[in-house]
Amino acid sequence: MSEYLLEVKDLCMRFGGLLAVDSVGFNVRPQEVFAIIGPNGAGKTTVFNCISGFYQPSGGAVVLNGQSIAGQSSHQVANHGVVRTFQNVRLFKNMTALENLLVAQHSTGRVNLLSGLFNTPAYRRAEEEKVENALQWLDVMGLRQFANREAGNLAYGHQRRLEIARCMITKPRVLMLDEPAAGLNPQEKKDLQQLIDQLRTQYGVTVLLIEHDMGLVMGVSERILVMEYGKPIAMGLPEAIRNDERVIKAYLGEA
Ligand SMILES: Nc1ncnc2c1ncn2[C@@H]1O[C@H](COP(=O)(O)OP(=O)(O)OP(=O)(O)O)[C@@H](O)[C@H]1O
Repeated sequence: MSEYLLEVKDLCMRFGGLLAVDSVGFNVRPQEVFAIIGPNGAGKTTVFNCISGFYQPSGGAVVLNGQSIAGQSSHQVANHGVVRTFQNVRLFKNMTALENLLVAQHSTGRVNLLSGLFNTPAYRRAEEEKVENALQWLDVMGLRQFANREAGNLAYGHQRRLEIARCMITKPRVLMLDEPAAGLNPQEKKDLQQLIDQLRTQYGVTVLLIEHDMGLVMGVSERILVMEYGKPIAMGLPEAIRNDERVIKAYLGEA
């Protein structure tokens, strides 16, 4: 058995004449925080879309715990425990924070439709557990006081945390965060860094991160992959990436 939870091999994604992802490969260990960085348009989100089943890759393999998941639907991939957030928050804005977390658990129940129709004790217990679970996650995120507020009326930083809670409540193995610090203030970014650490250590989740905020990336990641024009140009520890000439050139452009 491989020491890696997630293996991405030779991944390619073509849009007409554009090779948006060109032979990208990396492996992620259990409970690792692995970041993908690179200039705008480098292909980072496309890699996420290929892993999470939103795109069918043009080539390559995505292997989770020894099992191929490339080409599966986003729903199937999520059922394997690979879940994601989006660059633009996607919540049910007219539902409350609590309701968003209840909806997220719809497929995790073991109680069937009939017991729901007859409102059996087992069904009621399962429903109570979902509410408990949701409230616990609101606590973890510091959002308990907003449980009954419509998600669309929460502050932006709170919406981002609620979106992470919505992923975590499904007990994922891999949590993919696409620019989670975008739009956050400095304090919220610090809190986010702590939260990512906590999710990894306390809940054992493996984190795949796309982020432009270098303070957060350097502070939270164990390893970093750098992409430019669809290709991987460097991979390594934060310290090595920070000093890598190709990376500096990719970000600053040639003089
Ligand atoms: N569905 C699509 N159809 C056509 N081209 C696409 C599609 N999705 C992405 N692209 C193109 O692929 C390239 C990589 O885009 P991608 O969004 O993956 O970059 P990124 O590194 O995530 O950028 P950013 O940091 O700005 O989010 C871009 O040139 C983009 O225009």
